[in-house]
Amino acid sequence: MTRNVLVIGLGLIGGSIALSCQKAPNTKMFGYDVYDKTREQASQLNIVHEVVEDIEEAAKSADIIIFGTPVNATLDWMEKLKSWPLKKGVIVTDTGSTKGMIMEKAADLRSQGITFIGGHPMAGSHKSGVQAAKAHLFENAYYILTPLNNEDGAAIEKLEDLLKFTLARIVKLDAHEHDHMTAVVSHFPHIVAASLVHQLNHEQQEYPLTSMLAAGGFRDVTRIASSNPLMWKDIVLQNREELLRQLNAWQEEMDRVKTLILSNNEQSIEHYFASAKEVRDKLPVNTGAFYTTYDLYVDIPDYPGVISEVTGYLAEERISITNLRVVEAREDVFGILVISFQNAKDRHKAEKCLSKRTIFEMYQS
Ligand SMILES: NC(=O)c1ccc[n+]([C@@H]2O[C@H](COP(=O)([O-])OP(=O)(O)OC[C@H]3O[C@@H](n4cnc5c(N)ncnc54)[C@H](O)[C@@H]3O)[C@@H](O)[C@H]2O)c1
Ligand SMILES: O=C(O)C(=O)C[C@]1(C(=O)O)C=C[C@@H](O)C=C1
Repeated sequence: MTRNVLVIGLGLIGGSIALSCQKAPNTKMFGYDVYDKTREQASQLNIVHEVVEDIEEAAKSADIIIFGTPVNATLDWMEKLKSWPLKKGVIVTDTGSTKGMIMEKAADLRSQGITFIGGHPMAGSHKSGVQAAKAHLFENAYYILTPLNNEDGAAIEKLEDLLKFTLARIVKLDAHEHDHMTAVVSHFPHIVAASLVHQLNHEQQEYPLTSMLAAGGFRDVTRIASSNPLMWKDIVLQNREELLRQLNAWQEEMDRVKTLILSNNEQSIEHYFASAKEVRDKLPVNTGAFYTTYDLYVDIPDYPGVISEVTGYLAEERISITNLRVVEAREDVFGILVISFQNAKDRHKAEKCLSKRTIFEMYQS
């Protein structure tokens, strides 16, 4: 029997889930987006097997419904679902970055006989929209599920049986714990990144050259400030309490830093950076925890053709790369070439290959 899956919201996340789940056997992926243009593009890019115009009609025959919408739009759709004639046993899930308010609404749906299991893939990008969707976006990333208490185990298994095609690692969490932890490692950092960019912008009024000096450090730390503002507006509104707590903790931390600087104490200042470095260096990078790429940093000199030389060596040894970028690019000097691989094995092979054939320094993040 065919499993019908309807994805509502065909942007970066909904589109990526739809692409990866197209690989599931006996599964027909349907997709809907509120924008005509996105539906058209989704159709051209074969994001789903069939793009639908009438969402309520498509929902009628769906076995699984997945929301890939911004979190406030998801709440609106969840309210509408209550009055739709859905298939018995349908499983509804979402992909939203917040879970508390969505799971409160899920309890409401449960009282109407609708099973809603919260979901949140912990991988993404500052890019948005259907054109940024990729089938392998979630490979090795954690994919959090937040079922309600006493959720039917068979329903969770049915959902996992589909989501396994994302190649993510599924873990279950309580919705409030989820919102606390993601505030720390995802939501609050987005606020810090945006605020640093605002700070630069204010400085620019008086020192217009400042932005030209923004090299690798500033770019690395503020990349996520280029994320979708509408999506982050919704996240902030839904995770307000946790964010206010993080903001207070940050203000206390900044007070500690201020005291440290005022102290002029060399040892304490060095210790501040050293202890942060120790914690940062021990983060479980590339074991699936919040990271999905395997990056190799190659310190390349500036001569014509150097990038094709490096990629040529990798191609000769049939090592495939998933992404390529140069960071710390300055006007007259080349920076660090960052090559991304699909897995640790490929990165290791690449490092071996390049250390044999070049004298370029290499390191992993
Ligand atoms: N971007 C990330 O890194 C990331 C990672 C994990 C989870 N998420 C979550 O995934 C969800 C989608 O984010 P995204 O990055 O794919 O955003 P996106 O902007 O790329 O995609 C959202 C899509 O939803 C559509 N949409 C908006 N309102 C709609 C509505 N009312 N009905 C139907 N479609 C609607 C938009 O047209 C767009 O195509 C959000 O809830 C976000 O919190 C994002
Ligand atoms: O990589 C990025 O650009 C992201 O911001 C992805 C990111 C994050 O790591 O904070 C953003 C929101 C999510 O809900 C999950 C992942």
